[in-house]
Amino acid sequence: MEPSSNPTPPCPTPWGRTGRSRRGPPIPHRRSGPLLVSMVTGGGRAESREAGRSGSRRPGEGRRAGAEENRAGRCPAAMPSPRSSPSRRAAPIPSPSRRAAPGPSPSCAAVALRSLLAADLRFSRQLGVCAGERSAWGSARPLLRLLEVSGHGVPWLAGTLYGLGRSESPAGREVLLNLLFALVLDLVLVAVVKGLVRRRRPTHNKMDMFVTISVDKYSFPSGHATRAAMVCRFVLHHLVLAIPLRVLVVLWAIIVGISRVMLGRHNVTDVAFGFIMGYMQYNVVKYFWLSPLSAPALFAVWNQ
Ligand SMILES: CC(C)=CCC/C(C)=C/CC/C(C)=C/COP(=O)(O)O
Repeated sequence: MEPSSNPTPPCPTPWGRTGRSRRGPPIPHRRSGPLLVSMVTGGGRAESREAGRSGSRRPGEGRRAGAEENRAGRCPAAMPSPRSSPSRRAAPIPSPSRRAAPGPSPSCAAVALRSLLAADLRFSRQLGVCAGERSAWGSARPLLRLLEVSGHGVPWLAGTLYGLGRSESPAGREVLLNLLFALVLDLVLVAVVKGLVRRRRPTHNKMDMFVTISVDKYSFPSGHATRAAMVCRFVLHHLVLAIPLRVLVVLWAIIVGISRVMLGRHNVTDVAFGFIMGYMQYNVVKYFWLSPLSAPALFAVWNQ
């Protein structure tokens, strides 16, 4: 059977370079991570296209976006890349039995996810009205940056530790100790997911955030959204507050989430997933609730 009868789908596909090269046999696409991760990070591809269309790239972004596009899935015939370098193309064609299998054709789920990500990028860019001082609502940026600090890990950790040091009631200490556990758990889980997914922050984001750690160059999920949702649930469960204050706590969490997109820090899906993740993290905290019964040693230390 001749190679021309190979049923490889025409490129590009959602997985990238699975199509035919100009000269050689179909080049199989080797994905470097799980399908979900690969598809979610595909956002970078749509993002770079988006940036190109809007014509508002900053210096150096063109190269970055181009490299992303190249990596993510342009047709090898249309865009030279290390895989389609002359030396690779000139390699002897192996016997039919050793020829690579054709790449997978795009599933409905992949196509739907890609469309969702493209819409997400477009919508998030439109909502990023405070992404810079000269943006449409640039004058509101300092206010939103204040909100950013209100949902940041450092003030929450510092405040909880301070409260623990000052608290004189065993019940108060128990709640604060669990809040500390919740905040640390949140930092760890968000760092793990960010490190796995590695979705870049929107290209219109200005990286001028208050204290970051290395994984904070990635945007999925929003750490502010996870923290806001988790702390909101925590506070509503463990503090006795009047209704207006309870409403205020919920509003704060929602506004912190929305402000992430307005500041250009995140896409909408980063924040939406962050809210869901933070909401569920509270279930973990509840499940592993630390008490003098479940963690006597810990409480012995704090009750001294
Ligand atoms: C003790 C210790 C390791 C503290 C780290 C606190 C810290 C730097 C947290 C990072 C908070 C942050 C910048 C999260 C990113 O939020 P996004 O909403 O931009 O994802």
